[in-house]
Amino acid sequence: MTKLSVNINKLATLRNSRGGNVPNLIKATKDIESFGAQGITIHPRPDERHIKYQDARDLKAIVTTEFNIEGNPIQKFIDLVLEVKPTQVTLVPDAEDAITSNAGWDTVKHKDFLKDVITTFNKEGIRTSIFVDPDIKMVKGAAETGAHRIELYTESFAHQYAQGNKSAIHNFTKAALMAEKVELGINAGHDLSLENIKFFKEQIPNLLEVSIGHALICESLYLGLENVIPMYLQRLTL
Ligand SMILES: CC(=O)[C@@H](O)[C@H](O)COP(=O)(O)O
Ligand SMILES: NCC(=O)COP(=O)(O)O
Repeated sequence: MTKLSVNINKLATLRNSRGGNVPNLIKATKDIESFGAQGITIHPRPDERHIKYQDARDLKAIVTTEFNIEGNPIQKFIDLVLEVKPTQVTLVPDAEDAITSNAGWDTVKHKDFLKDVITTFNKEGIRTSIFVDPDIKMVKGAAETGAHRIELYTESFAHQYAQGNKSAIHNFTKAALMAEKVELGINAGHDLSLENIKFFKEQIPNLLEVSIGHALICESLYLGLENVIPMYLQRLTL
């Protein structure tokens, strides 16, 4: 079964644009779960331009599905995750000035650092995942850090698929097979959408979770969250 974790960063971006509490993230999260989402993802960034650190604390009290916190493990982020104790933490190597995530970890170069951080979270019983490009070397490196899962960075697949190039999936399939071999669970995310999710799911064995935000919220402007979430669930059920 592949779980759908809804990334609510975009709702926080909308809220912050007026400085008040509309839309209300707590209500929206409860609604998203009631529409069928099996997880909630947030990606607090150091400038708190969308999800604020306090949102993570407030959400922990009400999320009843899987709570996934993504981010670059700077000390402030590590402290937040240890305080909130989500179901899962996903380590993402974002530069501070990046508009959005734009690369996976070099798990070979940063192996010692990742191992330290992963050990800290594993000791607290928090499931750990490392954001990686679909590269066999990076998947093997992730396994050596002691992480439970990888999250495949799907931007290249989504971009190529939109151009009609389905062969972009091949590196992902190879990476997923390697992950299975080294006993890593497989998550995926970035630019997944109603258009591309079915094909991705069909081609990736043992996909445990997808985290989807940008496209899902944009699609919901036309179709409504209560319709879009079941549409994803249907595409994720083969
Ligand atoms: C790791 C990843 O791909 C997502 O978390 C994505 O980066 C969302 O972050 P933004 O909402 O800041 O674009
Ligand atoms: N980990 C990916 C994620 O949470 C959502 O990415 P996107 O759908 O906003 O591109």
